[in-house]
Amino acid sequence: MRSCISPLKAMSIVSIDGPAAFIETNIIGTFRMLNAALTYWRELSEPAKSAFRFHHISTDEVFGDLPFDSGIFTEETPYAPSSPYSASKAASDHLVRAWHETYGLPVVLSNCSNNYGPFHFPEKLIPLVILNALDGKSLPIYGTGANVRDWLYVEDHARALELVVTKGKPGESYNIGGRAEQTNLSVVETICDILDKKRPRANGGRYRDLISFVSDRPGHDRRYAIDASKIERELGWTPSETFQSGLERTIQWYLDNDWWWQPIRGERYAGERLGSTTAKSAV
Ligand SMILES: Cc1cn([C@H]2C[C@H](O)[C@@H](COP(=O)(O)OP(=O)(O)O[C@H]3O[C@H](C)C(=O)[C@H](O)[C@H]3O)O2)c(=O)[nH]c1=O
Repeated sequence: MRSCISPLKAMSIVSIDGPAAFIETNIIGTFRMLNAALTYWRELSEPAKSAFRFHHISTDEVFGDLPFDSGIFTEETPYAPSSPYSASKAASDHLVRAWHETYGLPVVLSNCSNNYGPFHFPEKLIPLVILNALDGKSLPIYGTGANVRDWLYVEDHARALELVVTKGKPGESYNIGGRAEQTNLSVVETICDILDKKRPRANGGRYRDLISFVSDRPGHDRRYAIDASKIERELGWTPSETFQSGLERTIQWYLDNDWWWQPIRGERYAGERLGSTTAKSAV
């Protein structure tokens, strides 16, 4: 049995408001986790030591901005983070590698693309659009909706994480993505079209009528795209959902589970815009 520590991405919001929180959580937090793991690992028996893994789960945002028409992130792509959030994630990746090189801690890293699926907090694009649509509210698209993200169904990600922690090589990192590049506009339109079939609007209109284009997010990276061939080749992982099938499952889950999201939308977060602060007012 392998013992492991797997700190998941601790903060979900790619906000430009309050970067201090990212520094505290992603950099100082990772430093503390690494120190605690090292102390624990040093006291293990030799067999338990070699079975131990510190699995650091990071993001494709550390690689920065891709042009619309070319390029893909591999494990060798140089880091070029654009936002305070992604810079703090990049710093945490570097710390984890340094604890491996300097102290011998057996670490593995993974960098994933945008996740989606059940229980996704409704500040993120896909659940926000599903729930706003069901409420008849506007569906906000930043800029022109041309930005591209590479979507990964959460259960496919979970299977990949298990493989990385059980079969990944210490010191190595693995890119995980669903081979599902979509413009944001296409994501929102596909959600609308699925909802038109599953839950037609009471007024006879189409959900696409609710789309509204709003001001862009500052420093909004144009495109992310993951080359997942290393994890496919070395660990035998492939995504089992296409974007269409994963989205159908996700939408059905939100339709069937209002007990989960109703209290969140009613009491904690009603869908207001986050992270639109200008860079000057952020710190
Ligand atoms: C909430 C919202 C988002 N968007 C755009 C912004 C992005 O281009 C895309 C996805 O945004 P979302 O906020 O869902 O996720 P990201 O900002 O890309 O960040 C997520 O994926 C990465 C990999 C992580 O590393 C983050 O931890 C994770 O939260 O839709 C809109 O156009 N309108 C909206 O109302």
